[in-house]
Amino acid sequence: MTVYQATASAPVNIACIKYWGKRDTKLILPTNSSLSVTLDQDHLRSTTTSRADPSFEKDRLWLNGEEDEIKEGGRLATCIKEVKSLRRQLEEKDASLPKISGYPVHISSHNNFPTAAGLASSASGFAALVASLAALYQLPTDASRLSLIARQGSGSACRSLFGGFVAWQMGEKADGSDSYAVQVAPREHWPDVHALICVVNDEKKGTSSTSGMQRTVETSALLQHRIAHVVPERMRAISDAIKARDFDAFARITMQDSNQFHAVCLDTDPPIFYMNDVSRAIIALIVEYNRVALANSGKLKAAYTYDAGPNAVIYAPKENIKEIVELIVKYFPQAQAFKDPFALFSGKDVQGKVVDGFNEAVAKPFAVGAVKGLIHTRVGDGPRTLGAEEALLGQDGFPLKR
Ligand SMILES: Nc1ncnc2c1ncn2[C@@H]1O[C@H](COP(=O)(O)OP(=O)(O)OP(=O)(O)O)[C@@H](O)[C@H]1O
Ligand SMILES: C[C@@](O)(CCOP(=O)(O)OP(=O)(O)O)CC(=O)O
Repeated sequence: MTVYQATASAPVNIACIKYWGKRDTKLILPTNSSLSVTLDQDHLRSTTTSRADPSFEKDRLWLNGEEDEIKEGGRLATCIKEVKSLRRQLEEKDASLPKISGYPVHISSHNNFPTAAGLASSASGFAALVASLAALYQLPTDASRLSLIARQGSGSACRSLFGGFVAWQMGEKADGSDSYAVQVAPREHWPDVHALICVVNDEKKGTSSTSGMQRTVETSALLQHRIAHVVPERMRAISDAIKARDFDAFARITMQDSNQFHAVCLDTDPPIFYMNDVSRAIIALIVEYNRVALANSGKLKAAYTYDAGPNAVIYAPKENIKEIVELIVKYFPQAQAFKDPFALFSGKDVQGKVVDGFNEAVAKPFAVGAVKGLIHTRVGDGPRTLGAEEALLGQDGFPLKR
């Protein structure tokens, strides 16, 4: 008997222009456009296997081995229903296709990093879900079309359907058909963009993005200013910076937009605080590092950005990452050795240090563990379809123990 099964992986993305606010909470339509960098799946990824089988009782999903309920009318159910409906349309047009759209599906997914900790697991998770179902159903659709579906799982997920530098165009239509992701540039255009993630907290966060942004929409006057007068110009300017590989402009806009996102959180009633003292100390270090760089070369060398949590993501050209790791380690001693995927330190331990001219008084050193870990990665590609050897479902159609 034929087994209808497919496995796909999808990357995390971290926004430079932040999505924060919905104009339609069911369809997940945003109040502003956003833009992100897709990170390399070799380091952070969600992997998902989907199988359609007439013997299954109902649609079921396991996340990291634990069953996650697929609530009727919920985000998971919507994504699965939408992909099945695309398959049904194909089957109606081509009678030779096996009629699998009516079969229940079993889905098993795994994140190789902490879930729901502000490391954008919902983005890679829903992108991998949609990519694996699209592979299962052999949908000939393009990534922008699939991004319309992933968007309904989690807004930021629509951007993980592409590699490289990706914009989510907010669209105008009430049905959401023009609210999808497009690629601004592939990773090959600017592979020199690297990222250092400083994991400050990898536990489930207090205020979810979904509820936090809704409160901001309802109460923040600053958000209205941001939507109308700030984001449209920034979207243009950062797209130009990416096309021109202008890191200085890219960094400036990225930091401004992270700051404004956290400002609208503070402007929310009651206020929302995602950054903590560690996050703010990392900002102070990057600001000082850039001050020295500006004095020496007239150009910025790094950009920080924070999502709905205290973890920092620092974007920088590859050649600066070594200095940045040394800087962070100087103020945030590490319990574990730095995993050095790009062999910046040639197997040697990292010694904390600052660049010449750096004012060490801008932050005080923290105790071991304030920054729990450092992940060095870079701009990456879009979802990948994987071979049967990577499957997360066993022959019986239930999750494999891995
Ligand atoms: N691999 C996956 N497959 C399906 N759903 C997933 C997957 N990973 C995460 N999710 C869903 O996303 C939720 C976590 O999203 P949440 O927005 O709370 O955290 P986050 O994505 O880590 O943070 P943020 O989006 O603010 O950066 C999970 O509870 C789960 O419902
Ligand atoms: C701060 C952000 O990371 C917010 C992400 O919000 P989500 O996409 O997690 O929200 P929902 O659409 O409600 O699932 C900014 C961004 O990724 O653009």
